[in-house]
Amino acid sequence: MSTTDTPEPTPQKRGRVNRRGFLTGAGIAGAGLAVGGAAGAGITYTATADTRSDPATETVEFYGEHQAGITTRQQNSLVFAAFDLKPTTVAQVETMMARWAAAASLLAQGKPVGPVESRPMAPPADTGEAFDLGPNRLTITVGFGPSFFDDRLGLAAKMPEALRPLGQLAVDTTIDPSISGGDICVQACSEDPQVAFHAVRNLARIGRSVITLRWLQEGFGRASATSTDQVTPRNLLGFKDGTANIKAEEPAVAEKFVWVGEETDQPWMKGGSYLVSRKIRMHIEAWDSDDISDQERIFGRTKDSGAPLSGGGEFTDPNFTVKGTDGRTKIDRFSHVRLAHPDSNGGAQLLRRGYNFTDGIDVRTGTLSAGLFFIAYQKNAHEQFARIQNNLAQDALNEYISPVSSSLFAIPPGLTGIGDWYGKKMFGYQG
Ligand SMILES: C=CC1=C(C)c2cc3[nH]c(cc4nc(cc5[nH]c(cc1n2)c(C)c5CCC(=O)O)C(CCC(=O)O)=C4C)c(C)c3C=C
Ligand SMILES: [Fe+2]
Repeated sequence: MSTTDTPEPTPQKRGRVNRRGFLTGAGIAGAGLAVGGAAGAGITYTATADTRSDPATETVEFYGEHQAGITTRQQNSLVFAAFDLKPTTVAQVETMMARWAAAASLLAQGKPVGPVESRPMAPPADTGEAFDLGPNRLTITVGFGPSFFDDRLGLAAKMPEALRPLGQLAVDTTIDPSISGGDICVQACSEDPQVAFHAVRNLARIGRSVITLRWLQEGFGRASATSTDQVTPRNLLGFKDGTANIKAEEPAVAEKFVWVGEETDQPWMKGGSYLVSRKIRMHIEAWDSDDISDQERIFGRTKDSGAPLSGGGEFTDPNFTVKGTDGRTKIDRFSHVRLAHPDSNGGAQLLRRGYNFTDGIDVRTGTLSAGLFFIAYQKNAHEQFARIQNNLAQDALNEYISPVSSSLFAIPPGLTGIGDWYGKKMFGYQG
């Protein structure tokens, strides 16, 4: 039977997806079975990156303790989508999550979610634009926003305390609610932008009876490093970004700062994380007319090597007490690096995974509309992101940036294998 011949799955019991409902989840769930043999624990790559000539054939393991796309060696392209629920039932959301899990396991291997050519009189199961492109290290990371747990689905008791909204932070005077928040998020990262786009488009298509797109953001180049074997990239202000980031090769640090542990009030979140996204516009024309010494003062690092102004190389720890001949600290007290540093924030750290973006120009002013789509993962966004962000209220960089969107999502743990799906434990099933 062609996978497209199978009707839309209908859970047999209200509020539950039974096994048959899952297995008959159209082409997607059935096709997911075909890749089961490739499932394994942990996130591994088929090749090491810097020696490769063609990343198109590389895959990132889909199943594991944690979802891929967090400590995964950061890819070059991002498509991030937030969705709102249509009027729907828990059973329909569960079915969509099961179909997404099966589809995502195929996409991560560079496979379509169903036939591209099937019955002539029916739309194809897969939209086709990634057909010849290869997996390109695609990762798909799915999460739930605070609004998912309001009274519509009756899941309020499942909302983690750490997912309460961040509220208005010190610098949040320019946030646009229409490009913030959402019930569900999908982060698709890939070495090829079309592969990431294809993933989000096809997940949206699979879920079209249950969800509607709220906002979508593309990122065209990584603005962080999540592995010690990656060159630190540059943000659109021209500075190396990601030098002092948490790296995949530091699992103990990730355990302490990224992965939700026993402390959670919601056991279904164990092994998960909390994602904060912030779309931050840069006032690029003003920055480009600032002199280099002021730019370096603002960050507390040099522009070429990324070394702290207190001395050493890129990876030397900054020293905030060392003084110059003028008697002032070499790293300005209002510099970004000093205010964001763990020493200024009770030891708090983040795993940053941001991307450079452009939306073209701001037609009102004729200036570039571009900046950083900041993404951070952490154990608790109130104790980590919000604490650091509030400390950055005095940041010298604020003259050149404006946050325009802000979101918080709970990212459940990784999928254990075929038959597991996003939030399965949260919905009340055994994993
Ligand atoms: C609240 C968290 C942060 C926001 C928002 C943020 C915005 C932002 N950052 C840069 C550029 C750089 N950031 C750097 C370091 C850095 N930034 C944060 C947090 C936020 N940044 C942290 C925790 C750190 C690490 C501090 C440390 O431990 O030393 C750097 C320096 C290089 C590096 O370590 O990555 C740059 C450059 C921009 C342009 C920006 C908003 C547009
Ligand atoms: Fe920063």
